[in-house]
Amino acid sequence: MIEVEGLTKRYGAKLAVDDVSFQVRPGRVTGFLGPNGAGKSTTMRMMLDLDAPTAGRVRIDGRRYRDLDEPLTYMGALLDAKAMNGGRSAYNNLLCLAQSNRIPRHRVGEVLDTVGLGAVAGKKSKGFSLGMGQRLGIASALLGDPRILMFDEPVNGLDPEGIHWIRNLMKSLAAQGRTVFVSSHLMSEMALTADHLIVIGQGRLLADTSMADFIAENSRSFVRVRSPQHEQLKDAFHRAGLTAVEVGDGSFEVEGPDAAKEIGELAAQSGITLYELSPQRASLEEAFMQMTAGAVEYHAHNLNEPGQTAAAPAGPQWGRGDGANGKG
Ligand SMILES: Nc1ncnc2c1ncn2[C@@H]1O[C@H](COP(=O)(O)OP(=O)(O)OP(=O)(O)O)[C@@H](O)[C@H]1O
Repeated sequence: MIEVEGLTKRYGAKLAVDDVSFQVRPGRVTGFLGPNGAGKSTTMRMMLDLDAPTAGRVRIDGRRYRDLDEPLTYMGALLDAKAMNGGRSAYNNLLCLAQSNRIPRHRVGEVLDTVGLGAVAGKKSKGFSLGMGQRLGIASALLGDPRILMFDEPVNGLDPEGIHWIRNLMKSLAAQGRTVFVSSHLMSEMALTADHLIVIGQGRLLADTSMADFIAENSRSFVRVRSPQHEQLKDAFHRAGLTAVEVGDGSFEVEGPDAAKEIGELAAQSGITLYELSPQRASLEEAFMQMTAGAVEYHAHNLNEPGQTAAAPAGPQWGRGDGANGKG
């Protein structure tokens, strides 16, 4: 387990990490999210004792990182895949690490095979592609067979097969009871990999929650309804007092915990054919954008749609108390 308490890092006037506390528990993949400049790398560097905190502390299974005898056997990390010595072979890079951490030599070949670099073990790592470099960094994290693993942007540069591989690797490490802490900007990937999320923005902790709760609490869920009898359905919604948003593509969006059931019964009673009745679960990306909207430091502007937000429903609303828009 990793315990972070009141962790703070100041660079001059910049408060990069601001009194952050959380725990990373074993047996699950914990995702670490935040917009650019939120303080993720700084936090991870302090967890590995590569940066000294201005205040606060980090404990690795109850101990400070610097007090761990052979740290690589407790906690393996991928922070910067380019940190390897490019003039050395992949094998020799890992062998040096193994020798300085009293890790048996046979682990070098094992982890190179695990990450799929066995065939290029003797090649100098400076000739490696971005994805191969990532794999070598991941091999170094696995070298000491640690109980705790930390990966900063591990899928950077990996092709779809590589992304699939790292996803399964992280899940299987967590299933073995290890602690897995991973940052990524790829929301779709994080949604498939992480069970739990730590979210920071402008150095502050914004969320420490399960993936499912994070999405449910930070997004809108609704049911999409499509019918060839569009106008009759609109009337039926109005009569039943259901608020339905008409979307540009000819479908309706209806919110409410029992919306699918209510609409299914309403359509059956009214003799209306439905082509679609599909509950929509918001994506992690939508939930993340919603939560961190106020904590994004570096905004880009959409050239085509100034002022328009993706979340805003298109079209008018129909429903109880909305007679101006209702039919009849
Ligand atoms: N050595 C440093 N000196 C001064 N400022 C720094 C230093 N390292 C980080 N910062 C600042 O601290 C803040 C947090 O940076 P950090 O790299 O931790 O963010 P991040 O969440 O990892 O961002 P990204 O997602 O872009 O990698 C940023 O404003 C950054 O400019």
